[in-house]
Amino acid sequence: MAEQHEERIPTVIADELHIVYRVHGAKTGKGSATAALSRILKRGEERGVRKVHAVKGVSFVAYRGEAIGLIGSNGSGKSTLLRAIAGLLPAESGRVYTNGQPSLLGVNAALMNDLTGERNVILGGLAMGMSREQIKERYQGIVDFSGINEKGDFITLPMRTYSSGMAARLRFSIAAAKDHDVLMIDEALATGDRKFQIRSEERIRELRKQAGTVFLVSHSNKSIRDTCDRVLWLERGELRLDGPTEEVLKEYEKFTGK
Ligand SMILES: Nc1ncnc2c1ncn2[C@@H]1O[C@H](COP(=O)(O)OP(=O)(O)OP(=O)(O)O)[C@@H](O)[C@H]1O
Repeated sequence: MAEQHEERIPTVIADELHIVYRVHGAKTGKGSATAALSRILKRGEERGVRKVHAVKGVSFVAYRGEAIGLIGSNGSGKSTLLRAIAGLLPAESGRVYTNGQPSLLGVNAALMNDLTGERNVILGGLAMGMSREQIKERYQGIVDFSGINEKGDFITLPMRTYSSGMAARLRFSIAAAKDHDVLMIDEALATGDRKFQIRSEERIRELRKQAGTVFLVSHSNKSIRDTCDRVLWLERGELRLDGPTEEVLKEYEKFTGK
């Protein structure tokens, strides 16, 4: 094969991936003790187990340096696909191969509500595999990036006193402080205010330059346009389109009537 450009390095390969959730007790409905008992007695017959086929035969290859948007209607399988790439959900059939450690924003940095923002920055950093030294070096940067302290000394208060937007900003800031092989962001940008969104979009562009791959799930076509050069469009668990952002969004906007 003649090589014209620099070599493209695959980071994530999904090969005919199927993900099925099993919901136990979905048919028996009632929450009474007798209903629970009868469920236990019926166990093994797979009675009352409903299957939700959330991802259906999805295949794609993601490369280093790409920022890939995941779009689609509610319940189309975007979050499920990300969780499967992160290794949090088993495949029913097919496979996901990853080169490097995928980090799903908000899961790897498992933050604790009763601890202060300060403690969470340290724990979140450790959970992502940063050393204490690295965390110390980057601590102020993380706090500044999150903007948590812009309206007072909130970083020394427990996380439960934060608004959902503030908590999401802190999670993003912790996750973004590390260079990732594969960083997956689920709707994170939608929660912050516009100023924070612009900052995070900038950071996503930087992360891409550092040769990682970024996946972004968003219902904001603007965020997708501003950050991604490629888009996967899922609908009812199937991959409808995979291509350059503008091409896919044009079709998606026709579909949604926007
Ligand atoms: N824990 C679960 N157990 C059973 N079914 C689930 C579970 N999580 C999601 N599903 C189902 O899987 C399908 C895909 O859901 P998913 O959350 O991946 O969609 P999504 O595209 O991320 O949606 P949204 O845009 O609303 O966030 C839906 O039908 C949903 O009901």
